[in-house]
Amino acid sequence: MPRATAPTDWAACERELAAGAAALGLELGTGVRARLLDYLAELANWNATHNLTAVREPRAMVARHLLDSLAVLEAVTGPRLADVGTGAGLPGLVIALARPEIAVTLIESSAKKAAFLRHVRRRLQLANVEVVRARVEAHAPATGFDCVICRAFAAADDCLRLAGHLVGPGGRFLLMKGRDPAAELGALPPAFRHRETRALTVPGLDAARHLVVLEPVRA
Ligand SMILES: C[S@@+](CC[C@H](N)C(=O)[O-])C[C@H]1O[C@@H](n2cnc3c(N)ncnc32)[C@H](O)[C@@H]1O
Repeated sequence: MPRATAPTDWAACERELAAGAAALGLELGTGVRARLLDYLAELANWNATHNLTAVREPRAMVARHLLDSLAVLEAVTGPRLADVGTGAGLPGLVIALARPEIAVTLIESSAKKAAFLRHVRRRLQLANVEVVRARVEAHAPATGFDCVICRAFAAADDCLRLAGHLVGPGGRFLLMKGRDPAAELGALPPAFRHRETRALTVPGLDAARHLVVLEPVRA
């Protein structure tokens, strides 16, 4: 039996999302915020039976999922983004909702999670989202991406080993991390170099967050 959860205070979610987005310096219209909360509602519904994310309450998802994903927006360069090991769509679906001008490819190996992503794409009519159910190392698109991102996917060297081939000319690889991952960066493959690590503050989240920017080394 799915665990019963308390009724969601959606007005409080909306207030926290609006205040958090403002604290991040983002202008998100009421329509975009409503769609982000629609996504959370779908995630919470599916989570009751399909166990897509450990965070179960929509109120907690506002900071842990929405604001955490929105905190990296400034570093996302378009027009084409790939989110590797996206799970329930994090951060890629959130970015696609906030920035409809960016074409977002969500790459996920789990059939259950890919089914959820396709459901959300249909339900929210997300014309800028493509769902690819594949192991990323076996996915070879004809064109590289301007930006490849992953959150909670793998250690830095494994991310690059599995997904580095997705970065197109002039593109970048973004790693969303908790604590400063300096130790991980010593073992990067030679085809990439570390450009910078930004410390991020996520409103409503009392935890360290870092964004690592990596670039291909030109031959
Ligand atoms: C820990 S979850 C993180 C999900 C999401 N990025 C987040 O932050 O909530 C890692 C995800 O990567 C997917 N995954 C693992 N190996 C993969 C691979 N080789 N190719 C594509 N997806 C993979 C898993 O199915 C899982 O959904």
